[in-house]
Amino acid sequence: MAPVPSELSYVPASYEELSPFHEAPVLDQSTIDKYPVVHLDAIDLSQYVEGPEGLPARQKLAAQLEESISTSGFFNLINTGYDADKIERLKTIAINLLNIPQEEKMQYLAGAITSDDEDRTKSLGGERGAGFKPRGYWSFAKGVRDAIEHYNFRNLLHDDIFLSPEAISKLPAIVRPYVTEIQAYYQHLHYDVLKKISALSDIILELPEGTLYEMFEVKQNDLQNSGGGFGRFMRYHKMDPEDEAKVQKNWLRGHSDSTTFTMITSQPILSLQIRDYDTGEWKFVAHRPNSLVVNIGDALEFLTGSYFKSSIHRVVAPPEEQKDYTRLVLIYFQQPKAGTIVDPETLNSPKLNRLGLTKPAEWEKIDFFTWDDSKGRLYGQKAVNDTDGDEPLSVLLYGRLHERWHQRDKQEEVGVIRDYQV
Ligand SMILES: O=C(O)CCC(=O)C(=O)O
Ligand SMILES: [Fe+2]
Repeated sequence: MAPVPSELSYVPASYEELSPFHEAPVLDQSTIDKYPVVHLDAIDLSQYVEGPEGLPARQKLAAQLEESISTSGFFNLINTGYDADKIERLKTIAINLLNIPQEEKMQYLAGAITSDDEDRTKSLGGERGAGFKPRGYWSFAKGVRDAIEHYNFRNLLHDDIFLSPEAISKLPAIVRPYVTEIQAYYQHLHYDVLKKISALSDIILELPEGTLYEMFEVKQNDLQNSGGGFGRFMRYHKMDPEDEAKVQKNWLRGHSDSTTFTMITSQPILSLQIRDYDTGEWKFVAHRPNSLVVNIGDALEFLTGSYFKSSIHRVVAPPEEQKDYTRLVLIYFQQPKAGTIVDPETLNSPKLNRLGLTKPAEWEKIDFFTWDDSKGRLYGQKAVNDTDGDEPLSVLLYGRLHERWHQRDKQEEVGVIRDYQV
């Protein structure tokens, strides 16, 4: 018999009774200076002005954004119009959700089973499904498994679905009182922040403002024909020291996101690294309080003929000073409509055409769903991860490298598995 859902465990009666989340202290500058660190450019959304009279202000922001989006594909967003206090509340809710007893978590799994060997025709899997991805779901190199837990929320933009009694009954009890609060944050990121960043991207691409955002439009109750994505509360546990040494301190293996824009709460633990798109050098992302770290994913790289960069990034063990604190991030992975064809012909941007960034002949015409689904099946798989270094085996999917460890013009030099069957 299926276990009775989570009323089994203690649920605090009010927010005040939740255990607070303790964020790590910010490192001294002298400590930070010991590491290779990149200070991301900050796009200040308070400078974004709507309407025809705001165009010069938007053009200025777009010029600033173009610099980072076309080089590292990473930037910070500040003054996003969401209260810092509300985000702090969400972190407390998140850590309490991620601290419920293990047996209760097992009733709310994102995937069908607890390892990444599962049959993805039956489930979206732990990366993308709604619910918990337990520790050890992913298989990294040398038999080592991950020590990360996350909880994904899907359908956040569809009130009748997300807030339906049925959907709420499928959430762990501890989080049920806070669903509208969680939803409000992600809806702000979608309907406000994403809309602005999309319009700035249109300006960069010399397209009418609103073009890119069409692929993120939401048709209520129609998941198939809506843009959106999923929210994630992600918490990193310390790894077993022997395991950590075997995987060169990689807590989350280097990857690029399959999606369009990813928005992550910046947090003080020095551990997120970006691999320089051109040189391959790894650098830590500096913390900027009250900001979002935003990165470009593969779908947007494909849509822009690789003008916007989907850089490889990873999370490594923190410095000694921060090792006893919990790393917690709130993430929004933004996805276009499932049927969006992910190549530059979709946008037909005058700028990209002028730069010669048209669809490479070897790219098969595929839609977002196909890309996201095929790549999602590969992430934690032993078949690609069991290598000596931190780099997985490169697989060619629909004429595209499944991860951008190597730039397109270097494909021939590296061992790429062609015709991989996912
Ligand atoms: O934890 C982070 O800062 C990044 C997580 C990440 O890259 C991912 O979940 O795709
Ligand atoms: Fe990522």
